Amino acid sequence: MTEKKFETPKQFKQVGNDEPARKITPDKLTAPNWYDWDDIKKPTKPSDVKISLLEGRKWAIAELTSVGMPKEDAQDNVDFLLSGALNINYAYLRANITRTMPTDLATVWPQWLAKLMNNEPVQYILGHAPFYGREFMVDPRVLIPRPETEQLVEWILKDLNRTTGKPVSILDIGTGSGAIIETLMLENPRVRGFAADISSGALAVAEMNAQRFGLNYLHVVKSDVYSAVAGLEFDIIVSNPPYIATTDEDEVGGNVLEYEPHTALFADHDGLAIYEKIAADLALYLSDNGRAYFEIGYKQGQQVVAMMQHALPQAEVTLKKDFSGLDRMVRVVKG
Ligand SMILES: C[S@@+](CC[C@H](N)C(=O)[O-])C[C@H]1O[C@@H](n2cnc3c(N)ncnc32)[C@H](O)[C@@H]1O
Repeated sequence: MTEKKFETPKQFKQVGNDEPARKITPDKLTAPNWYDWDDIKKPTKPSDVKISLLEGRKWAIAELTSVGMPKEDAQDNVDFLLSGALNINYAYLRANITRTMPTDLATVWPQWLAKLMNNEPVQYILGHAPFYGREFMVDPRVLIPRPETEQLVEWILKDLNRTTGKPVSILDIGTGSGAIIETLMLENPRVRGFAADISSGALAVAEMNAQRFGLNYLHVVKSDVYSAVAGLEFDIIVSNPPYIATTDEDEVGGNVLEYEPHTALFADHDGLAIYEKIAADLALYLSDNGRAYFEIGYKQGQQVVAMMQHALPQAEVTLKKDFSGLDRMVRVVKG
């Protein structure tokens, strides 16, 4: 695994307990004396303001706490934004905090700050999110890849490294940004990847990421589960499908619900609908001795295990916990 550029992102933080007034625009910010307000209203005009990273950070934290964000969350979000924009890690940011903010960042800083105050996820503001040591482009057409999913990738890679030799075909159902399949291809050159998603918007993002990483040979297909891969067999099928029950909407943090695509979050039948569809034809699409890996909701372990065991009675089905000790992954080894 390549070195992580960023520390664990502080994702999906709620802005305080009280919802801030919606749609804060930059001109609602408290005017710091170093900004020309005409610059702020015209974000495309390069700012000639000279502001240090420290001043920009302090201002942002003060604004965020003024709308009810706990100070620690404000610091985390601002540091994530600064280090992500400058492509440096937190330690380097701290060591260089008194330096002048680059002009292009100073130009957009008030706009970004307003977006943060509107509870927009930092990864969408930046346009990229870290996953397994690389930056994946993200926008509201795709789910922001989560650290739990890195653990699923880790599990697949460990198993792959125990086998040698021939190419391995992998189908990623519900690829989103492409984070899972593209990481597998980048980490193991034997992987031949198929990225499937029902959302054209998500596929466009997966394709952009594939191009950035030079993965010209990734097959990107618009597919309702298996619909576009009929007749093919795969050595590995992996999926992190939408798994939140529509009735559990209340459990989802505010900015997730507001900003992330609902096709990536919610599924019928208590959140199990896509696992059911995958399980129904798993025997058909998985090659002999093939394996399937799923990310699951923490309450779905027993149900998904039973479903997969029913679909493939000879298979060895394993449930695994995430770093928080919650049921999070299922592996099916076809017998
Ligand atoms: C939870 S997101 C996972 C995204 C990415 N794989 C990741 O782990 O970050 C689920 C994805 O499944 C896609 N999806 C939802 N229903 C689908 C279906 N019936 N067939 C294929 N993809 C589907 C959504 O568009 C979304 O991109």
